[in-house]
Amino acid sequence: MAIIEVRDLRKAYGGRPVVDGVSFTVEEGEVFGILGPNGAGKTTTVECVEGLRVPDSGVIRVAGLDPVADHERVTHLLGAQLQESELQPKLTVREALELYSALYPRPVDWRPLASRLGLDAKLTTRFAKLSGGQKQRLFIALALIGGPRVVVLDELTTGLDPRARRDTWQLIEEIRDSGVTVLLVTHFMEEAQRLCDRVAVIDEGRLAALDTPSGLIARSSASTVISFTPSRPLAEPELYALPDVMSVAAPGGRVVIHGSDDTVNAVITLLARHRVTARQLRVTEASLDDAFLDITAGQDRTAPAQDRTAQAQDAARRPNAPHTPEERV
Ligand SMILES: Nc1ncnc2c1ncn2[C@@H]1O[C@H](COP(=O)(O)OP(=O)(O)OP(=O)(O)O)[C@@H](O)[C@H]1O
Repeated sequence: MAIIEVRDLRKAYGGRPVVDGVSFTVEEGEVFGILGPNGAGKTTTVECVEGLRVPDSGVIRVAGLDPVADHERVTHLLGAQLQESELQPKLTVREALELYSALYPRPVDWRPLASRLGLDAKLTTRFAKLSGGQKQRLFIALALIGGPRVVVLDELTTGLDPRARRDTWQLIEEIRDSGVTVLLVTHFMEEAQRLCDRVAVIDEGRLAALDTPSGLIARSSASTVISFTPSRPLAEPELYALPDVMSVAAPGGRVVIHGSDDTVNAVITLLARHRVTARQLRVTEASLDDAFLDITAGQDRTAPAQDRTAQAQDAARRPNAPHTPEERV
């Protein structure tokens, strides 16, 4: 059953569309990822789902409710990750947990939640003194405290070291295993590949692709990576002439070809024809990174300065949870 429905969502700033007809559904219990280059419209999309921004047009339903018209009820079933600026630096972990529990009609007991998130020893520590990973764990706890059916996590692991990031991934898996639906905005392909059941790629405000991570890889034009060290150099044009070849590189004499399964057979035939031996021949599936670059063509759409000002105004409008929708801009 779909718990989130987004149909033909549109939102423009100053006449410039930043979300331009995006549609997707999120099934209850799945981890649904939203990927896209900088400025693609990911945060705008999820903040419309949260009811923090008012769409110009389109339909959004969260468990059948309109996030703007039914804002309070949506707030109770959707847990949103706070931004760092939204928590008082002097609040202790315990105070934050108690404060946010008081905001919900049926909060979960924060003690086992804090314990599950490894915050037991930090209850008397002020927010400002927590490490990046501890702050993220507190944000997860606060997002879960209302007992939500859906939790929205926007770039949760940005800035964390690899260990803290992996610990956070494990927590997200536990949240999913407890039956909560996760809407995850991320820039990390490894994160999306490991955690997400399905991924929507948003590019320039439009849905560029929607599939499972392995489906996206299989659909990408360079789904297979073939690498080997030839016993003597091969002519690059000959390699490029093989079927489905997307790229050829030879760093340090090791040939790396992005292509398809058909390319593998053709490479082997070519090597045999030239009586070239391939040392350490490896054939691997391309990564989600490769598929993402293929889908989005690797453009950077970092916003112009005037947009950032408007973005800051929007952020200033973002109140502490439970939230109220923004005014139409
Ligand atoms: N309140 C606002 N007023 C004007 N422009 C805005 C506002 N909020 C966002 N934008 C612009 O809309 C575009 C999409 O922004 P959004 O934050 O949704 O992108 P994103 O995909 O989440 O980007 P990133 O990955 O960099 O966080 C950007 O160009 C951004 O500058």
